[in-house]
Amino acid sequence: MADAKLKKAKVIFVLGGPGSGKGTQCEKIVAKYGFNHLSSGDLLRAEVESGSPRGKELQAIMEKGELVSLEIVLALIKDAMLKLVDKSPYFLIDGYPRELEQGTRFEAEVAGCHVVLYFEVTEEVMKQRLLKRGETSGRADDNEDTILQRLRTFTSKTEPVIKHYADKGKVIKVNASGTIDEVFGVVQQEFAKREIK
Ligand SMILES: Nc1nc2c(ncn2[C@@H]2O[C@H](COP(=O)(O)OP(=O)(O)OP(=O)(O)O)[C@@H](O)[C@H]2O)c(=O)[nH]1
Ligand SMILES: Nc1ccn([C@@H]2O[C@H](COP(=O)(O)OP(=O)(O)O)[C@@H](O)[C@H]2O)c(=O)n1
Ligand SMILES: [Mg+2]
Repeated sequence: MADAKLKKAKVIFVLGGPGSGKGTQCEKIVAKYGFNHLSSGDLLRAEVESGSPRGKELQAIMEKGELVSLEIVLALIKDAMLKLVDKSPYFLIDGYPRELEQGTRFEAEVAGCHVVLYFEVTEEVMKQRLLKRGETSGRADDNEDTILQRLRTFTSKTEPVIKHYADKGKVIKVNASGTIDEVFGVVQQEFAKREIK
């Protein structure tokens, strides 16, 4: 059930393929605007780190580049949102929804979607960025095989989500192939147009 405390939440879903720069841009947005930032991937990795039996299951799915069950991610995000809602009404929900049902369930049980911030970049660029990140990230999924599977999962499951929200006029599409500061410049212009501040 939707929680009354989350009624005032303004939710920005941050989407883009693996390595498109969601996490990087979210950090810049947080620094300038003070919004709350929740990365569904980070929440899942924290659960894996905890070493719980559930964490072990999650790890296996993430190493295959597949999607973990909707119930788990949704519960993690909702709990985290309840703890933050007094800080700022704006929430950057990074890496979620990854499939249509994640979006509809979130909107029914947590809060409505204000806009979707979509970082668009070619697969080749995403792959190169992730291989580079993999040299130091320690992320089990930053290897060539898993990257290819993550790209496939993005195309088959997440692109339809972007189309769904685009049809509702809710998508801010940003070309994410430039430098970090160029991309952030565009984000700021787009936020200004929509009075997101
Ligand atoms: N050139 C360039 N590199 C970027 C940009 N944004 C991110 N990167 C690099 O690309 C890599 C991936 O960026 P992340 O922010 O981790 O991407 P993400 O979309 O959160 O990726 P996942 O967590 O795998 O979903 C990092 O090594 C960044 O340094 C950008 O705008 N331009
Ligand atoms: N909403 C989500 C977010 C992440 N995940 C899992 O967590 C992994 C890492 O997510 P992430 O957002 O950090 O990274 P990318 O897959 O976007 O590169 C994904 O490949 C999925 O296995 C998921 O199943 N559902
Ligand atoms: Mg990320």
